[in-house]
Amino acid sequence: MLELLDSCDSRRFRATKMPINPSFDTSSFMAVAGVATASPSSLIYTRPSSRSGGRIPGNARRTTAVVMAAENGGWRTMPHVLTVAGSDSGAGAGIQADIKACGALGAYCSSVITAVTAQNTVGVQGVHSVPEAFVAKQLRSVLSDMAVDVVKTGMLPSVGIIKVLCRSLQEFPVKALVVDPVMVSTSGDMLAGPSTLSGYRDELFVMADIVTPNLKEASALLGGMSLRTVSDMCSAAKSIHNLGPRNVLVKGGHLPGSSEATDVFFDGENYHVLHGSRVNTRNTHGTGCTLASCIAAELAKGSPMLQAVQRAKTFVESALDYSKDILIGNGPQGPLDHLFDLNTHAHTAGARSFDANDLFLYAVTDSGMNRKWGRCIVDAVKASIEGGATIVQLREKEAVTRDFIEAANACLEICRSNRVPLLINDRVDVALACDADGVHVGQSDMPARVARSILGPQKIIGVSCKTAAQAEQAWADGADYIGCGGVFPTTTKANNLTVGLDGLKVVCLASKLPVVAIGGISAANAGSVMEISVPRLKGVAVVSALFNRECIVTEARRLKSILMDSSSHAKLSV
Ligand SMILES: Cc1ncc(COP(=O)(O)OP(=O)(O)O)c(N)n1
Ligand SMILES: Cc1ncsc1CCOP(=O)(O)O
Ligand SMILES: [Mg+2]
Repeated sequence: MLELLDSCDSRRFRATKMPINPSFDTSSFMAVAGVATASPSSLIYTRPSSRSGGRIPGNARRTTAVVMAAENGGWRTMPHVLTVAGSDSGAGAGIQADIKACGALGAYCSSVITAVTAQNTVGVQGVHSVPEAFVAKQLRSVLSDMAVDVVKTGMLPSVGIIKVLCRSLQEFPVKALVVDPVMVSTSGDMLAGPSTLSGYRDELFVMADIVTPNLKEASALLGGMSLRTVSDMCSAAKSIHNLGPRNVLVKGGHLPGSSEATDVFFDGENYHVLHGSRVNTRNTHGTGCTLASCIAAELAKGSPMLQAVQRAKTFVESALDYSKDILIGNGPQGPLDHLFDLNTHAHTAGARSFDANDLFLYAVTDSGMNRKWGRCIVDAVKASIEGGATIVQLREKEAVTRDFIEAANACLEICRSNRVPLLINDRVDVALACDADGVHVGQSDMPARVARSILGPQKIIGVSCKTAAQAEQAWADGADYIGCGGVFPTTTKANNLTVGLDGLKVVCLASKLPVVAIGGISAANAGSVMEISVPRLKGVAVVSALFNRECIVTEARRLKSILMDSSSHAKLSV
C-alpha cells in the first residue's frame, strides 16, 4: 500500500479550483459560501495578530490565491478546511462527519487520517494508528499544494502525531486552527493516550485559534476539575485559555440537570453563555466533530469567531432535530444526517408543489377589508385568481378557528381547481386541518423549523425576514421562500418596521431562498420594486392593493401587467 502510494505521480493531484461557468450566478455562490459582499477581497479573513510567534498571517497566502484566480482565466477558489482526524467506519463521527459537515456548509474539506477506527453505533471495536511519518506525509501532500484556509483537528492518538502536526503548521501556516481535543468517544471508549494531554497543553493549544472541549475533556485537561455549573464552565474556559488558545468553547451538552445545551465561549476578555435547545434523541454520535468542523468551515468562509461558533451551534441543533428519528445501527448512539438540507430538497424535488415563480403576484387576504366591501372571503379569493394572482394566503387575524377552517376548505376548492397554491397565515393547525398547501410564519410565530417538522417536507413554508441573518436562518430551518418587508409604509400591519428598497435588496442578496416583497406595494410602486433587479426577488405580495379596492379582478390585472413589464425590464431570473 505504502509503495503504491509512494509511486503515485504527484502531478495527478489537482488544486481545489473550479472553472467559472459563464452563466454562473456569483451572488448565489457568494451567498452559499456565506460571503456577505461581492468583492473578491471579502474572501480574505483577517485575524487578530498571532500569539504563537512563528506563524505568518494567512492573508498573504489567501490574497495570492484570489489574485491568481483573477489572473488565471476565471478559476475560483473555495473555502478550504483540512481535517486532521481519525476515520470512523460507521461514518457518524471523525473524518467522515467532518467532510459531510464542511460540505453541507459550502466548504471544501481535505483529510489527513491519523487513525483508522473500527466503530459503529455500539462503540469502538478497534483503533489502528497511522504511523507518524505517514501522517507527516499526508500533511505535506495537502498543505504544500492546496491553499488550506483552516485546519481542524479531531482524534490525535499520540503525542508524536501532535508534534508532527505542530511542525507541519509551522512550515505551512494557515489562517486558523480549530482544535477539538478528542479523548473519549461518545460511547466512552478511549481515543487518545494520557500522554496526548501534555501534547495538547504544551504544543498545540498555543497555536490554536479555538479549542472546543466538552465537559469531560475540559475536566481531563485541568487535572480532573469538577464541572457541574455554568460558573464552573467559565472558570474552566479561563484556565484552558491560560494554556494558549485565543478562544475557548466549553460545551455543556452533558451538564447535569440542564434541559438546555448551554456552552460557554471565552475570548480572553468576555464570556458568552450560548444557549441552545437540547434535542431529545439517540442520534448524537459525532456532534462534537461536527460542531468543530462547522466552526472551521465558517472561519474558512470569512466569519468572525463568535459568529462562526453561533452558526455552527445552529447547524448542529438543526441537524440533531432533523435526524432525531433516523434509525441507523442497533447501538445506543446513532449518527446525524449532516446533509439534511440537501436531502430535504432532494426527496421532494419531484413531489413538492412549490414553484418560486408562483410568488409573482401573491394575494394576501384581510377579513376587515372584505367586511368593508361586503364580500365573502371565497368571492375575494376567486376574484384575485381571476385577475391573475399566482398564490393566495389566507391572513384571517380575527376569525375563530372553526370559521377559519371552513373558509380555508372553501377557498382550497377554488385554488385547487385553478392550480393556485393556498397558504395559511400563522396557523399551522388550520393548514393541517384543511390540508392547505402550506403556511406563512413570521419571526414571532411558530419557528419554521418546527412548522417543517410538523407539516413534513412537501408543504410550502414562507418566513417573514427583515435581515440577512433571518434569511440565513429561514434557509437553515427548511423554509421555501422569504417574505420581505414592509418595503413601504403600510397601515395594514400595525407597528411594522419599514425596510425600504435598500433593506429588500440586502435580504435578497443574502438569501438562498426566493423572496417576495411585501408592505405598501400597489400599482403605483410595484414597478420600482421589481426594478431593483436582484435574482432572488420573484414577485410582490399585496393586501390592500387588491382587497381594499372596489374591483379585485381589475386591480389584480393591472398589477400583473405592471409586474410583467417591469420584470421583463429587470430581466428577472426565473
Ligand atoms: C408573503 C408574506 N410576507 C410577510 C408576511 C408577514 O408575516 P408576519 O411577519 O408573521 O406578520 P402577519 O402577517 O402574521 O401579521 C406575510 N403574512 N406574508
Ligand atoms: C402582512 C405584512 N407584512 C409586512 S407588511 C404587511 C402588510 C402588507 O399589506 P399591504 O399590502 O396592504 O401594505
Ligand atoms: Mg404571522
